[in-house]
Amino acid sequence: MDNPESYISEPDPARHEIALKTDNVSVYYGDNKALNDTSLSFVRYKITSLIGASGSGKSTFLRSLNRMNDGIADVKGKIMYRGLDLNSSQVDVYEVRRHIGMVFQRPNPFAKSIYNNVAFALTQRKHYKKAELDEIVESSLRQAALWDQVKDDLNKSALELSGGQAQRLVIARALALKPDILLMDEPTSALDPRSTMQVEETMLELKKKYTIIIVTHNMQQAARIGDYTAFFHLGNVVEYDLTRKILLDRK
Ligand SMILES: Nc1ncnc2c1ncn2[C@@H]1O[C@H](COP(=O)(O)OP(=O)(O)OP(=O)(O)O)[C@@H](O)[C@H]1O
Repeated sequence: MDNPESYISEPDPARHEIALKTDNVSVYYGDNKALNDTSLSFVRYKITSLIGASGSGKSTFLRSLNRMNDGIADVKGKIMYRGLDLNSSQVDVYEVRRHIGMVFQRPNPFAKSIYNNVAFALTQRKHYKKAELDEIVESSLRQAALWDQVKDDLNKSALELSGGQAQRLVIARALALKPDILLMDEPTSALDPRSTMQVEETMLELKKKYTIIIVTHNMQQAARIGDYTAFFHLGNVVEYDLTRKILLDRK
């Protein structure tokens, strides 16, 4: 896997706070090197889109950022977050995933009530008073733009929600852990256009408080919502800069 000529713009740390930075991250599935020495800086409170052809390594890279490749692939290099290398074996993986949440392609609500979907991960590690949980469930659902639609049905099964609602529930579930960064792997590709727009609007609201990194196949989506875009090709990042420079050819 040769590293073709690449154009990687390094965001200026004097002007932008860097939320997460990878340093020569390579990923191997057995002998197959799926990602080659990827170094990218993600700017805080921005949406960065990862685009490129199928098999170019976008999801492999995204999953490495919060250790979702543990036990599946061998990840080399550093993933720097608040001065800590998240790729180190000493790091508590649960804590990594609490700070860096993940939303997948297919909405995957648990077969539980809407309320318990959001509260579940919280209650696994710590005891919360009912009032505290109620508050977190409400604020998470509000941020995911779902509260008004479900506030009278919190005990209803989450499996009865529409695709777009279920995806926003999964976003609320991730937000309940009070993450800093949200990773999204094609979060709208299983949704109809209307639900896609709702999730995109939610993402644009969320970036006021969270840093978002999204894998998308949809160039229009990257152009609509991505502040920055990284273009993957055969396991290499070949372009990375402001979206308007990469996709819209504007200065
Ligand atoms: N679990 C796995 N085991 C072995 N190889 C894998 C695994 N997941 C991905 N790969 C390989 O790694 C390479 C990159 O795949 P990856 O899914 O990261 O690409 P992608 O750009 O996200 O593609 P897509 O857009 O189709 O999801 C491919 O060659 C793929 O076959």
